[in-house]
Amino acid sequence: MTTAMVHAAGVRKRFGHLEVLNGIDLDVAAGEVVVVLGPSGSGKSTFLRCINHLETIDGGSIHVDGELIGFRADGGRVRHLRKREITRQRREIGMVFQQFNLFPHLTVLQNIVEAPTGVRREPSARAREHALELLRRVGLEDRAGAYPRQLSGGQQQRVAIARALAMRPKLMLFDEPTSALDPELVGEVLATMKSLADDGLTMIVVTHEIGFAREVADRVVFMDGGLVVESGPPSQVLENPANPRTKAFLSKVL
Ligand SMILES: Nc1ncnc2c1ncn2[C@@H]1O[C@H](COP(=O)(O)OP(=O)(O)OP(=O)(O)O)[C@@H](O)[C@H]1O
Repeated sequence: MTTAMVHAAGVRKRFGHLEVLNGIDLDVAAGEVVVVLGPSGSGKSTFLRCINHLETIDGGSIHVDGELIGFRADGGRVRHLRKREITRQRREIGMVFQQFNLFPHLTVLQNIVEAPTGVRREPSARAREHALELLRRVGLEDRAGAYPRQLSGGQQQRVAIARALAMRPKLMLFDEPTSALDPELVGEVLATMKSLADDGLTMIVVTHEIGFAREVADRVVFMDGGLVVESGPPSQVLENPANPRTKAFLSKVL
């Protein structure tokens, strides 16, 4: 039996009295690209943040590559992991946000090597070599010495992707990675993400870019009210949705 890269079962999350995730079940296979669609407030970002342990879940469980995120079994009881353990788990999951989150005082290359050398204690020559390879992969090898302010938004987001990849993650989470970009810069970031998908990276992408979902996703998941209400191949979910809520959402965005 192959282990799913992500196995989410009955995931619940609330903020105060607001129930945001109401029992999310989702499996993502290794190498699979899953695009998550859904109306604003349906819990898409919160779910990604729970996978990466930026939020602690209130119920259910999330396994990444067979490992329970945030908790451990201890004599029949489930206990929270210590901070050091959580940091270790989080290193294996790359996340790219809407905002680029680059250090403005560091060059592109320094931004990329900062985490592997600082957090993972990777030798600097090796981290540098890997960073240059990643810059080639995102098409920015000639901008290694530039500062973030000297780059366009699209270029900065491609650096943010390279920075996440520098930790050699098993899984990449993208939370609306193109929403903050001018429309003419969206395509270059989506093309970079497509090339990562073609390389076999496991990706969960929250986006409103239906074209990306259609062309690149192996599966489209539709969330509403903190639940997965529909999941299937893009051709089925986008062209012939079974659930009326998916249908209503798509009729507004397509
Ligand atoms: N830290 C928080 N504290 C309180 N409420 C929160 C917090 N984070 C999210 N929420 C609320 O949880 C709900 C779901 O938010 P979330 O960002 O996960 O939705 P989303 O589907 O990603 O929406 P969007 O497409 O607008 O980004 C919203 O009502 C939001 O206001």
